[in-house]
Amino acid sequence: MTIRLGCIADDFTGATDLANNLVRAGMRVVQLIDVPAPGTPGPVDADAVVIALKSRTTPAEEAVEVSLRALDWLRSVGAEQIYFKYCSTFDSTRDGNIGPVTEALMDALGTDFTVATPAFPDNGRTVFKGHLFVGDVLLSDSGMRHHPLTPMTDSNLVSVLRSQSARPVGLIDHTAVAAGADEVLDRIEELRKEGFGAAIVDAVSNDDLVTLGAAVKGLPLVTAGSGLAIGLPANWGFEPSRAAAGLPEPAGLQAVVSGSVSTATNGQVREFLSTGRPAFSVDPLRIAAGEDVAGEALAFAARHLADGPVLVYSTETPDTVKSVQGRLGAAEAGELVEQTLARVARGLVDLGVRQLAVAGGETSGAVVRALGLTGLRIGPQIDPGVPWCAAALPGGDTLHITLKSGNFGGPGFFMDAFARLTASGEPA
Ligand SMILES: Nc1ncnc2c1ncn2[C@@H]1O[C@H](COP(=O)(O)OP(=O)(O)OP(=O)(O)O)[C@@H](O)[C@H]1O
Ligand SMILES: O=C(O)[C@@H](O)C(=O)CO
Repeated sequence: MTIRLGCIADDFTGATDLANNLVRAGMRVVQLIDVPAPGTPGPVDADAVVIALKSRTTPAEEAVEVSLRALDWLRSVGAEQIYFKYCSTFDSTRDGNIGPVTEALMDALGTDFTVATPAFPDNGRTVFKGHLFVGDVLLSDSGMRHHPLTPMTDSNLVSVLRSQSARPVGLIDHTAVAAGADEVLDRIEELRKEGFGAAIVDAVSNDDLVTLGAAVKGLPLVTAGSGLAIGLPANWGFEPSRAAAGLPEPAGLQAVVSGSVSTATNGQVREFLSTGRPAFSVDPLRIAAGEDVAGEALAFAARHLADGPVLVYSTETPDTVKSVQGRLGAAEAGELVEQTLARVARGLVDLGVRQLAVAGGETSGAVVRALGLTGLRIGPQIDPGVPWCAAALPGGDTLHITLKSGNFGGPGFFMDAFARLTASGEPA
């Protein structure tokens, strides 16, 4: 078995998003949680491996270190091309981590040029003249300007990536992309000769991503959101297929854990609450005061789980989150909530939950680690970028789990997700 594509994703929801697009484009994909120990053999039945990291918001040196370890392992199992996956909203801290990780991977691979595009048109992320749009508005006018850990206030990705990189960053604009893969290749050669190390690439449609996919066939490293995954598998002759999306029959109780504070998740939580279904709100200030909020959430869930999905959420509007951060500190509040929700998720599984929806990338990282999951099998798509997955719990049971990126999914996502799992034999 040859591993064609080795992928390094900077968060857990992003990893399933990428794996989902690769599966839909015909590859067999294995998603691993964290970096396997050196010497661990590669999976036998996979064309692509996605390593899920939690490196988006860590200090840049830590993100670089873990990404290089992931690269070493992927190369040790023979990956032919490396894909560094970041967020479709280019989520960055002040120090990176997209630029530093990209440059470290380039150095390790001995390559002098790569591309960068977070475009994911199926989810409304488009890049034009180097500017990122989220739906109809610029990134800096979207809900991302209020993000608790990675607020994005500059839509010009060339300048964002320049501020994080030692190498010059250029642009391959839509005129080149619209002219086809050969024109993009010419532009890459031009930029390379002029001493650029990377280029933001415009893409406003899936066709643009297919063009870009063909053009970057020979690059050792590509960097992107999940959108570019639409265009890469064809380079090895893969064709879109649904064959890889089968999962075991779902069983057990259903629950949702939401630590995302994104605009879309706020709408989804409101929608869930409007159905009158049981929901428990996690208050960071009470956790900070030493109250056993996780214990209360689990006692609440234990009373209601038999009647259908229960929601445990810390999701709040930007103003409320800001005020909590003002009192506890942003990183401290985030960590407290993540650890509490991770404990809740573990307790829910102990109560018999075997179908779990988790909202938020950082939250998903904390939950998946707390549950001791080591790998995910990718199943049917619920909404663009969000598949159901199956994982083996340490005791051997199967857990169906979906990791929803903050801004993905329709308003009824939480209820739709369980319906979709039940009907998973049908086309997505
Ligand atoms: N009520 C709250 N007050 C302060 N911080 C919170 C609150 N609820 C959640 N958080 C923290 O905010 C962060 C949200 O990040 P997370 O990645 O989980 O969601 P997201 O950013 O909406 O999703 P994604 O990264 O997938 O777009 C987490 O660190 C979480 O613990
Ligand atoms: O690309 C995206 O938007 C998502 O996969 C993600 O990374 C959100 O955390």
